[in-house]
Amino acid sequence: MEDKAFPVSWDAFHRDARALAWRLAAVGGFSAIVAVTRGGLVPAGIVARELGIRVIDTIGVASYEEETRRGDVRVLKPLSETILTLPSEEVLIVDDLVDTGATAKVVRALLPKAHFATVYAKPQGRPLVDTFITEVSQDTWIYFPWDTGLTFQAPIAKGAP
Ligand SMILES: O=P(O)(O)OC[C@H]1O[C@H](OP(=O)(O)OP(=O)(O)O)[C@H](O)[C@@H]1O
Ligand SMILES: O=c1[nH]c(=O)c2nc[nH]c2[nH]1
Ligand SMILES: [Mg+2]
Repeated sequence: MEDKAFPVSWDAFHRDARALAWRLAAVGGFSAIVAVTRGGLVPAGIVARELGIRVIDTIGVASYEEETRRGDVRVLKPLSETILTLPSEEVLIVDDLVDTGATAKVVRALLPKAHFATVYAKPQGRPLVDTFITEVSQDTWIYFPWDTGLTFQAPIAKGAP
C-alpha cells in the first residue's frame, strides 16, 4: 500500500520529460516512438518534439483497473505494422512510469531490442527500464497533473499526509 504522495505539476512534468529527452538524445538512433497509453502519451509527445521524431504509434496497455487497485495487464490496442517492420533497436518506447514492471514486461516482450524509457521509476520496475529520470520509493504514489486538481490541503499539525 502506497503511503507517500509525490504530486507532480505540469511544469515539473514538462521539465522532467525534457530531461528524459536530453538523455535519450545522447543515446540516439531512434526513428520511431511507441507511447504506452494512456500515461505514456504526454511524455511521448514531449520527447517526440525534442528529438524531431514524427513516426509515433501507441500500444494500449492497462495494468490497473481503477486508481490504486491492481488488475491484470491487458493489451487493448496492438502495435501497428509500421513499427513491427522497423528494426526494433530503432524503436523508443515511452511511458510515464514503471512501478511493479508488469506493464514494461509485457511491452518489452513484443519489442525485445527496443529502448524503454520512463520519466519516473520505482525500485521493483527499475531493472526493466533503460533510461529514466527520477526514482521514487516503492511505497510512493505519483500523482500526475492530468489526474489531479487544486484542492485544500490540511495543515501538517492537523494530520496532513
Ligand atoms: O509497472 P506497473 O506496475 O505495470 O505500473 C506502471 C503502469 O501503470 C500505469 O498505467 P495504467 O495501467 O494505470 O493505465 P493508464 O496509463 O491508462 O493510466 C502507468 O501509466 C504505467 O503504464
Ligand atoms: O498515477 C499513478 N501513480 C503511480 O504511482 C502508479 N503506479 C502504477 N500506476 C500508477 N499511476
Ligand atoms: Mg500506463
